[in-house]
Amino acid sequence: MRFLFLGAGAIGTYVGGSLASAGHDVAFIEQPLPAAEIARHGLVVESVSGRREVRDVTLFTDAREALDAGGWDIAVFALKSFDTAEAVDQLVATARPVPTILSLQNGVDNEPLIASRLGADRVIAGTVTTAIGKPGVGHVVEEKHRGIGIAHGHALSAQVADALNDARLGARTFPAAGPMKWSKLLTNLQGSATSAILDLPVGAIFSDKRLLAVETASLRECIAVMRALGHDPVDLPGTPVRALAWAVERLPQSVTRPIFTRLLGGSRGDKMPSLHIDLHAGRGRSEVGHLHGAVVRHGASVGVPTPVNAVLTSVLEGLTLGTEDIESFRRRPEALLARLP
Ligand SMILES: NC(=O)C1=CN([C@@H]2O[C@H](COP(=O)(O)OP(=O)(O)OC[C@H]3O[C@@H](n4cnc5c(N)ncnc54)[C@H](OP(=O)(O)O)[C@@H]3O)[C@@H](O)[C@H]2O)C=CC1
Ligand SMILES: CC(C)(CO)C(=O)C(=O)O
Repeated sequence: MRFLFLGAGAIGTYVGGSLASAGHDVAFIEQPLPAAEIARHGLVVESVSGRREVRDVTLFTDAREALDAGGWDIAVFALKSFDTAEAVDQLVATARPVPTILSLQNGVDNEPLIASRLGADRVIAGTVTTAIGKPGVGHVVEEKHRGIGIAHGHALSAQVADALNDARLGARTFPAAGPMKWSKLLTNLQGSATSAILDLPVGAIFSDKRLLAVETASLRECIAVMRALGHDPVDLPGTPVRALAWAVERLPQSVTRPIFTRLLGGSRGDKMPSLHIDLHAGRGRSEVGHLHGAVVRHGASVGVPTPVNAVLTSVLEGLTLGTEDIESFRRRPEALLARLP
């Protein structure tokens, strides 16, 4: 198959590099500097399949040039959710036919946004549960191998999953996008905003009773919202989401604390949550509004209160924009607890 990736970051390099080394035709649209570096040095993918150097990829820095090259079966959104709207605008502005889009992004609102601009039959929902670290431009390390979910409902869904499996990426298909994407969202919330706000590793969050209570409340809000929307949790590749939801909803924290500390503390391998990486790299942008913030927005639409996710979203957005002071929260759980209901 011919894949055009938007973004050669962690996910783009990992999935695109793996597909290229399995013999698929892969190109990327990226910013000029990383594109030039990748064109010079190629991609390096370190995974359970070993270390692969991949040179046989094409780099574009402009959407029109990429679409003029033509013949793409799939365009893959491998960018942060805060870049989705602009990326769709760039594709539409070329006035060229846009291929079907596969979103591998976290968050639950990317596919609806893409569908609203291009049509529901132009988008495939995907989700990556493997954790990928990016030590350098075009260089990725698989921190925890799990797999990729692809939703049925598009004529190309099965073919895309087969291609990902050719590349040993552990793809599985799912009957519906909603439960798959919301189940991934639930796993993304774990220790994510709290770790970023407090500059603490996830293990330290789960071993602190007070912070475990915050995590439990945040996850319970998400489960209540997804159930109100009609999405029951489903297990994802390498990720027992139903057991997680059951434990969060039913078990007392004295029981969940040792389990969560052991299992969730290391669920991203050595990788810190993306919300932590983006805040502390000073990126000035955060996906929190698309993760915890999505729980709040969808909660409002179905009448489910989400006060904990609302505070986590607003504090982390404030830290990202510089309207909150990072030092006043760094390793100070009591500062965050004082803001929470
Ligand atoms: N890393 C991981 O382990 C996992 C990540 N995800 C999700 O996958 C998505 C991508 O994450 P990740 O790969 O880590 O992010 P990265 O920041 O590593 O990569 C995104 C890349 O896309 C580039 N980009 C931004 N806008 C455009 C555009 N319009 N056209 C082409 N390229 C563009 C960015 O450039 P610039 O930096 O210059 O903006 C950046 O290089 C996110 O939604 C994330 O939550 C899901 C599962 C696991
Ligand atoms: C690593 C993983 C799969 C865990 O939620 C992830 O989605 C991320 O860090 O963005």
